[in-house]
Amino acid sequence: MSKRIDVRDLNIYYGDFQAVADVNMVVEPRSITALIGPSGCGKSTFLRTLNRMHEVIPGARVEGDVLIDDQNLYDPRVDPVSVRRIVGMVFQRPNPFPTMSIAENVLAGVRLNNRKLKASEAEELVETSLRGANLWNEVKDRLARPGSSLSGGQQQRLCIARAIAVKPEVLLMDEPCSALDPISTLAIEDLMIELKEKYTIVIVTHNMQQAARVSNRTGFFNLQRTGDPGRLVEIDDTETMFSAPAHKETEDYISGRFG
Ligand SMILES: Nc1ncnc2c1ncn2[C@@H]1O[C@H](COP(=O)(O)OP(=O)(O)OP(=O)(O)O)[C@@H](O)[C@H]1O
Repeated sequence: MSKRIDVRDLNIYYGDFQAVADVNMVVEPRSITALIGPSGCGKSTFLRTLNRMHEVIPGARVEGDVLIDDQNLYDPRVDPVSVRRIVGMVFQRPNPFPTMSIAENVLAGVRLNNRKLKASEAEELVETSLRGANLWNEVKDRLARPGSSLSGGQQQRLCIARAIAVKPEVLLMDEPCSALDPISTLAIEDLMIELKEKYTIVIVTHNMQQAARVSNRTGFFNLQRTGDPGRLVEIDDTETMFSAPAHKETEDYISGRFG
């Protein structure tokens, strides 16, 4: 199920403003890659190009290629909606549909893709997705309650269940724990480590301990000065990045000297 991502010479724009320049990166299947760097260096912008969410903003565009197992997402024949089915996304703030039941929240992405489900299929998918998101035991007796009745950490796991119900190959997570308390954060981190057995995961995080705890590889983005595009300074095994980065600016950032 898991796929390799190969980013080639990617340049990303908002109208005339170039937000990110010249990114080349390979993300291996069944691994977690963390993207770190100071605010405004383009981590979230870059992440959104991996499922063609960037271009939903008027004037936003991308040059370069993103290959997922050799299929270029930016080939004009590729339908962006089908890309978003293969490459799921979880956002910073848990965003379940508040009035929709827990079960219907899990099915929301599948229904958006116009898949008709028999009642028994739907029930099974709700259970496997909630189990996959480590939430089943906490909600199995209240599946008809609204999504908003859950705690923040549970809501985020519900959003992960909704993302995996669509059976994606890749999961993108944009600061998935930044709105959560430390206990919920650890629950999501444990979940990420389980999910990487099946999916290719890319996360943006401001939390360097989190990057060190969960990721196999870490990419450091930086920008020289405001108004310049962000660039990928280096990407390497997380252990190497945190113990012996190749670039001084990476070391300065990791050791808390700026950002
Ligand atoms: N919708 C938008 N329209 C125009 N410019 C944007 C838009 N979204 C982001 N930008 C700009 O693109 C650059 C990169 O922003 P982005 O949010 O990707 O950075 P980031 O590294 O994720 O920051 P943070 O860590 O603060 O979330 C910034 O200069 C930002 O102002």
